[in-house]
Amino acid sequence: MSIRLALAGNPNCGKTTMFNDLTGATQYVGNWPGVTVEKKEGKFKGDKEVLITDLPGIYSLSPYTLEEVVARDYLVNEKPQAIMNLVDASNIERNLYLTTQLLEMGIPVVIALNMMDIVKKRGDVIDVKKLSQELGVPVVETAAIKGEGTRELVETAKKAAKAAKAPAVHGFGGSIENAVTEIEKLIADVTEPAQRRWFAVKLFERDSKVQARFTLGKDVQDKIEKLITAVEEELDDDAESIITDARYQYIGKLVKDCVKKKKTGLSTSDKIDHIVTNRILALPIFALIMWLVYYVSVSTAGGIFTDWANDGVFGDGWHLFTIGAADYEEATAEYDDQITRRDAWLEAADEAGIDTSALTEQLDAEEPDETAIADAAAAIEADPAAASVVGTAEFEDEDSGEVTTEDVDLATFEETMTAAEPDPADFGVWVPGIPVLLEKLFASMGVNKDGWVYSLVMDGIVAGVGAVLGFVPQMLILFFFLAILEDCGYMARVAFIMDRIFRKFGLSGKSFIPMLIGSGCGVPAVMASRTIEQERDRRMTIMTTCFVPCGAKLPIIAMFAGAFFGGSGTIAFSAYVLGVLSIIISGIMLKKFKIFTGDPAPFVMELPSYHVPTAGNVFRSMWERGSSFIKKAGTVILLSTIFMWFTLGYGWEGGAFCAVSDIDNSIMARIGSVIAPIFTLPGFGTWKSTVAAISGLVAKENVVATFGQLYHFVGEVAEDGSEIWGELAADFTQVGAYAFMAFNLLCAPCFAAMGAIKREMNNGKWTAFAIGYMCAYAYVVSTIIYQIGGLITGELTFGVGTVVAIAFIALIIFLLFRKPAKADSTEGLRRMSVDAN
Ligand SMILES: Nc1nc2c(ncn2[C@@H]2O[C@H](COP(=O)(O)OP(=O)(O)OP(=O)(O)O)[C@@H](O)[C@H]2O)c(=O)[nH]1
Ligand SMILES: [Mg+2]
Repeated sequence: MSIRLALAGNPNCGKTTMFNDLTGATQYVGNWPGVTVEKKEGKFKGDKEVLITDLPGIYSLSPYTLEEVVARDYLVNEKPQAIMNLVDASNIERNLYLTTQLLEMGIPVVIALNMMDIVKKRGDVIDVKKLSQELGVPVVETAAIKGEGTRELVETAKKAAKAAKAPAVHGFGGSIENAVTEIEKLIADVTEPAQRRWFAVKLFERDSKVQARFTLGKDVQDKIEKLITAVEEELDDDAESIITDARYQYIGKLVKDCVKKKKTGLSTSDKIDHIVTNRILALPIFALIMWLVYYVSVSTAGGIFTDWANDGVFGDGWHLFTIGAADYEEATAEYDDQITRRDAWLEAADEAGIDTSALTEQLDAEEPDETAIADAAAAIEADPAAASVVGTAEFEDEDSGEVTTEDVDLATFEETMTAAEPDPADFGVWVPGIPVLLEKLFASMGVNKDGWVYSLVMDGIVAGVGAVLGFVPQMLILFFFLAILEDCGYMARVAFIMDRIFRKFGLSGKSFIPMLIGSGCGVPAVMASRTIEQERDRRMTIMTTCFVPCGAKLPIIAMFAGAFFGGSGTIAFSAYVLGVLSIIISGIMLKKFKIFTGDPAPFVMELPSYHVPTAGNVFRSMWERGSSFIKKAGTVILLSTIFMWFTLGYGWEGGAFCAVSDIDNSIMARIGSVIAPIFTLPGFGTWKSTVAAISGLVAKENVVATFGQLYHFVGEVAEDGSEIWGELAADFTQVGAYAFMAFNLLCAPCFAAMGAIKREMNNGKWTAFAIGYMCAYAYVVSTIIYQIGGLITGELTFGVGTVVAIAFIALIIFLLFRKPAKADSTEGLRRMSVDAN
């Protein structure tokens, strides 16, 4: 017989850390409340018969948020055999509030005093024996992060489960206790003895979900109501607060008896918070940190790795551990100088009336003929006029920009003709790139270079999936930094800082948590909106969260930053700012509509204490996010690239369906051309960019993959990433590129995220509205960027587009500043009857 144990406790007390330790799972752990929003089940490593469920963190068993409902429904309906109640011992008073409720549920409880490492470090002392005696349940000291006491906890819980003895109920005393006992009697017929106490207390609190659970007769209902009102009148408070007070009084006494706190001044955590949550400095500090993160991940370290991945692994090849790279570079520079001298002399010779065309033609040829070159050169050298020709070669110093000139005579020219282009493979340890290896493999297998197999692999898969995988290093670095910021506790502060700003336009700082998760992936981000109590704020958060660039959008940003802005980290950072600004602007605009008006709920997120991020957590989080990206590359993106390869490579030419020689005749080109005109205003009305943007709906990485394929088809030789960037740069201007990037970042997210939106909205109309809003907003913003930006840079002249852009700006300003609609009474204030499924 298997034993089912549940992990319950306050948010951020370490339940998931414990769960991972016990089951070997790799569930997401973050240092802020509200990480887990759905229950997760796993088998205990030490005993496969023990099933452990990780529940979302909750402060109480009231029915106001989705997590509370998820956790509570599980405990009431599925009745685990024992509850392992994790208590953050460093914050024991508040954590015990939930404990007092759990003890009433009629399920055996074992308390785990977690975070004991922090308590000990602080010098506080908790009398565990006494606590256990007063509460009437076993208490185990643990430090989940170090795996201390966790096994003992399970063993104790197993014993408690086998004994199946409900904890002794602690009385509220006085008239409250009398009323609750009376209610217990009234519902004796419809409840099991074990759960009776809990239901009675909930009915006393007028919990609507519990009320709805029973079909009590009118007279019973009246009797209960009478009991409640009597107590309310006596104590001059509402029933719910009466119970809360009673619980805290009990806890106050308990803590006085069992906990000895060491008196200390400001803790380090408080001192840091003084600075990072400072009214004036908080935002600049946050902006600086995020800029640094993007700068390092996209420009410097990330850039180096991405160049390596794009040009090396998915290009010609690379020098292992950069051995020989410097020598190769030197040799290449020398070779380039020789070419400059050669061309300078040839130019002078041409001016002197010597026919150099035969040679230059050969030198520029796609596949130059060695002997033809030698013959042509010999012919030129034999010309009597050649001896007196002197060319002038110009060299620019890369660092100083200083230009030096050098005379080139016939002898030097002859020398340049013998110079051979250095082969990187001759220097150090050369590792050929994947395309080169595949080419060799195909050659050895005798695969036809013009056949479809070769084309599918090289033009389709390598060009598409390779273009995406090239960005993995950058993403891993970004995820690494984000994981550190999350785990140390800083991100929870940012939610607090953001609350001050968000409140001004009607959202609470709670909406920041989904945004934060959204920087990794939109799917969990949309799900994280569950921590928001108010339905309208929750909907608004779902609608705007995907504006934050998720990991999959990073390659798009990195590609455009690389191709158009010299790999600028500032551009990458600006994409992040654009996302946050869009949330703020949308917040203000939407709040003016009747369905969204009203004040946000007060922000009551507790700030976790800072701690040094654990390597395990950081790397797990980095790997979890990164690997899902790699998995996607191997599945969805692979399939899409194959689809794209087919629709780009085949079409109608000369009246027949065949493999096309001109990509403009492909199936995709035809489809794209039909849709493309829509995107003329935002400046990317070509079928290629249209197709790329649409392919992003499947997965955002596809935008890059599709560009990889589109431009790969154009060239004849295998091209590396940066050559694609060159081609790309020829097709867009900087302004156009930025507008296109903005559109892709802001428009409807990928299918997976759209699915999450549909699940969380649980309503077709709202889903359509959310996705429609994102697309419309993206279109408006990219049009403004392109039209107005183009006007400023002089690319565009004043025309219809400008007028439309100005109209768009006027519309946004109107929506931002118009008078808000009046709120509908209290409708939507609290999500009392949410359905957790
Ligand atoms: N010092 C210390 N930190 C811990 C301990 N257990 C967990 N943590 C840290 O506390 C933070 C929260 O851990 P989680 O496991 O995500 O907490 P949770 O209870 O699942 O949180 P929610 O899912 O939000 O309810 C993480 O940063 C952990 O590394 C512990 O015993 N000692
Ligand atoms: Mg958790």
